Amino acid sequence: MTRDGAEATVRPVLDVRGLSVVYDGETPVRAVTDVSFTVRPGEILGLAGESGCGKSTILSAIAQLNRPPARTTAGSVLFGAGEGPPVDLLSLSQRELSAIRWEELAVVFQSAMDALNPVTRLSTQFVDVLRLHRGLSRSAAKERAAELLGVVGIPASRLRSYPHELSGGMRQRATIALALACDPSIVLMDEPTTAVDVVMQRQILEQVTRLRRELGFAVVFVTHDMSLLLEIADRIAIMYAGRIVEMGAASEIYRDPKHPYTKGLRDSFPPLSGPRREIIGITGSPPDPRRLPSGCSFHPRCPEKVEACEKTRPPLLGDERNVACLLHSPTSEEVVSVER
Ligand SMILES: Nc1ncnc2c1ncn2[C@@H]1O[C@H](COP(=O)(O)OP(=O)(O)OP(=O)(O)O)[C@@H](O)[C@H]1O
Repeated sequence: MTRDGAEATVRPVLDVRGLSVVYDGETPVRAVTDVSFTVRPGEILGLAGESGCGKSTILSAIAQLNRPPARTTAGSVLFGAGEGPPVDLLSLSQRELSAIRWEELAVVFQSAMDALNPVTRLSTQFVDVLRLHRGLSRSAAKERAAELLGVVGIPASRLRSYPHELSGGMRQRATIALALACDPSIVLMDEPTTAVDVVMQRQILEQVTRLRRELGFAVVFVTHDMSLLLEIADRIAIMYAGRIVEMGAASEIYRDPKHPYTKGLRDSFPPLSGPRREIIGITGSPPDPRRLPSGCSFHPRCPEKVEACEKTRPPLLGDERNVACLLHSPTSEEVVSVER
């Protein structure tokens, strides 16, 4: 197949380029800086990193759900699920976006209660979405709602329940079912399993991966828990202080992490399965995004730093596997010339 042909068949459903977001204030918070990644149809991309590294801010910026003081200062978010040319989500009005949000791009928040209306029965919430966005009749919408709940293992009798009458795990699964109601091309998931216990977490993740296989949607999955991502993600992007520092196939990132931060993060979590490993972790804490260190932001905590790390910020280099670390750049002179 020609290069063009190959590219045509794997056109990304999401192509984030140079995205930067600040939280305005006396000293602006540079929450996300120059972040680029693509998500292919049906792929699960995991975003991992410690608390505060900018994972949630990226998802809100993609879905245009961030509100002041958050401000997207640069970049584009090309969304290309349909036949026509991709659209830049950042250039759309809120009205244009709200149609896309349900029908093409769905969001599952950290807390299920944010997405479900606490004073409305599940059936009403599903029926409203299906009637508005899919044009179904009331009875067809009810039937589809029962099917959708069945898909995530919730009996149809629960349609009559209010959200607070469900367990945490059931609420979270109902939220996922609601997100899938309009058969979106991509689902943005922000720590969808933090509020549930480990057994339920595993069940929910199994359902997400199974549904992805059956329905073919792509997922951007945000979590600080790298061992969890290794179980479900095809590719992983590791974030530190608002930037992606390493990105590649999940299995490669786990087997052979290149960036010292990725190594530390991997060794901070026990594997969900497989042999037990000593948990080593990373000393210190992430920097204040109002006052980022010079050079590589990770250098004050890096066990492998060299002198140049304090002065030169390494760009994210590579093709299938990307790393932003001087130790993995050709030479520091070349790094400087790439940055210009
Ligand atoms: N409304 C806000 N005003 C000012 N700064 C904010 C605001 N919301 C988030 N931030 C800052 O932006 C940075 C990125 O936050 P974000 O929530 O995106 O990180 P995260 O990686 O998703 O963290 P967590 O895992 O804790 O959710 C953090 O330093 C955070 O303190």
